[in-house]
Amino acid sequence: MIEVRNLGKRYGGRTVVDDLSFTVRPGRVTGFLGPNGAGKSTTLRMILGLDRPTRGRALIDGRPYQELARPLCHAGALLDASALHGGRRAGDHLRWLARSNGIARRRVGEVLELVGLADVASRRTRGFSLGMTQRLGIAAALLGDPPVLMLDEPVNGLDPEGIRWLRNLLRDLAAEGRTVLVSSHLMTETARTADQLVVIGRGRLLADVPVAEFAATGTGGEGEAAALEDAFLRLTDASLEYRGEREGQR
Ligand SMILES: Nc1ncnc2c1ncn2[C@@H]1O[C@H](COP(=O)(O)OP(=O)(O)OP(=O)(O)O)[C@@H](O)[C@H]1O
Repeated sequence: MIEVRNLGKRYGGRTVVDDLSFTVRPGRVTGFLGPNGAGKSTTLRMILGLDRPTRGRALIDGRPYQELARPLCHAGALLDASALHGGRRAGDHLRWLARSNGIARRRVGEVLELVGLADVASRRTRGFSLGMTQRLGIAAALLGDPPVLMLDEPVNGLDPEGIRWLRNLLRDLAAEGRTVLVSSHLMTETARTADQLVVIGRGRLLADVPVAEFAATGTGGEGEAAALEDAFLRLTDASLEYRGEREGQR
């Protein structure tokens, strides 16, 4: 379980996360949505102890991330998949992570199989496509077989087959009883994967609802996808940071 309690973050004089509270429960996929700049990555970084909150706190199974004894075995995360040493081979990258976290070496082979990269384990990551890099990041997140998973925009760079694969993987992981939090700004794709939606705008909580309830608040006339998009745009309209000249007039 992930608990975010009255979390706040200011950069300079600007509040980017504002008194945010929500709980991410095990056994289901929770989508973490918001327009560009809403504060999703900042929130995830605070949960992972990479950014210090200005106020409030975030707990993973009752403890701050920094206090977890073997963090990768408790909470796996994908933040910026491209943050890799390009000269290192994919398998070596995971073996190094495993060794530094006391994880058995055989687990590296298992996660490479799981993400479909077993055949390219000996290739240097600088030659990887965006989709392969994302898969390697997901492999790293799964290395410690953690009960809690946090993925920031994992769909980025994946082709349709990859998106379907990831959707099934996340659902399976949740069905095993894990806590799965996935950020995105893609409403329709998230709704196909997630059971629960946490929506933020300008760092504030806008909604924390089951997907089915969220769709019901939209009025799009062309089926569920349109209703979801409509509900998302209405909810986040007042918190958009960037808006083109003609947007909002349709
Ligand atoms: N290190 C930083 N210093 C100053 N401002 C920052 C820093 N990191 C993030 N911000 C600002 O905080 C706000 C929230 O950014 P964040 O990346 O958390 O949003 P996001 O919801 O993940 O957006 P996106 O969907 O575009 O990735 C943005 O306005 C961003 O410019």
